[in-house]
Amino acid sequence: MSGPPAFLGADVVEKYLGYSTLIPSLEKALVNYSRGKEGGIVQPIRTIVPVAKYRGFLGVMPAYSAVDDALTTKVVTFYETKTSSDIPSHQATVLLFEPSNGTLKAVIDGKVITDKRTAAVSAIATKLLKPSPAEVLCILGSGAQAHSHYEAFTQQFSFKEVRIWSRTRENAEKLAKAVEGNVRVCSTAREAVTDADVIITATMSTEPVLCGDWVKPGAHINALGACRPDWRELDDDLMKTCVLYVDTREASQKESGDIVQSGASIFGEIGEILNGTISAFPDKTTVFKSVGMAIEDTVAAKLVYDSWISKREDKN
Ligand SMILES: NC(=O)C1=CN([C@@H]2O[C@H](COP(=O)(O)OP(=O)(O)OC[C@H]3O[C@@H](n4cnc5c(N)ncnc54)[C@H](O)[C@@H]3O)[C@@H](O)[C@H]2O)C=CC1
Ligand SMILES: O=C(O)C1=NCCCC1
Repeated sequence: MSGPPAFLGADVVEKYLGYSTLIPSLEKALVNYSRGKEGGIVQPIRTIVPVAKYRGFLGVMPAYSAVDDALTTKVVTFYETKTSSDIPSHQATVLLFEPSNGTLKAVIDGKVITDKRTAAVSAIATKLLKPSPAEVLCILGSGAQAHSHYEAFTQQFSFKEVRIWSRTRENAEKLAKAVEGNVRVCSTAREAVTDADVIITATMSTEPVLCGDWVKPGAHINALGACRPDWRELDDDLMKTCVLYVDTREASQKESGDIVQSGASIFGEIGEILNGTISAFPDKTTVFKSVGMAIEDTVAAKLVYDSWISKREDKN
């Protein structure tokens, strides 16, 4: 008989999930995903249950990777309006199973996993698509994803200037203070974006916050919000003039309001650049539109669990 599942909280995930191991593992998973059946990844489009009364959603995100021999499902909730500043808009739990017999091995905090793996995937896209030189980073939004993206991007790249804009200036100032970095808080999104080389849109907006005519030609944009078909972050002009990359063609065509409503054509998946089947165009204006993939949670959860187990065994 196996014992009860382990419970790994946010502190354990923080301790064991670093970008230096997460990024290469996610690169492999993106390649395998974009290889289709041959890549050994099973990842159905997530199920989303609207909780309309409270403007919330519950998502169920299962995935299996044969190469990693890892089986998980994430259950994530996200709410448009926060009821309290203590409760994050996004909360998640990842269940990690033993693939050979279906036993539940661990219940793992999924909030930190979601924040870090999303930022790590944006960093992977940015490495491939950013212009050279890339000196100015701009972040629109000041929530959890803005924070994790700041951390990942300042670790992975050396920008000369970082700008943050948020709808509520006070929140942008709070983020700037929390990260203790050299950050310029901007009063408007347009001011923040002007002449930026890399732009991150990390908002819960349902209307465009970024317009094509503000963007420097050749800039790279990571757009990670607007994961509902009726939500937007980018305007039609930007969507239709950029070279558009996605994490998953299948889900983004269904879930991304920026894609569904603009009718923009997808050039390809990030995993296809990594596996050499399509080109990266760092000299052109590029958008990486992510909606988030269950397999990213699988890979991250396995990394956390394996490190936690091996440290525990060292102690015994
Ligand atoms: N692509 C992916 O893999 C993932 C995407 N997301 C998405 O990323 C976005 C950010 O998520 P979190 O940082 O966790 O949320 P959060 O609630 O911590 O932060 C949201 C930010 O958006 C801003 N905001 C809200 N409404 C706005 C509006 N109308 N205009 C401008 N700014 C507005 C808030 O002021 C805040 O700065 C969300 O849309 C979320 O669903 C989240 C997880 C994974
Ligand atoms: O990938 C995820 O996890 C999420 N993506 C979009 C919004 C909710 C969480």
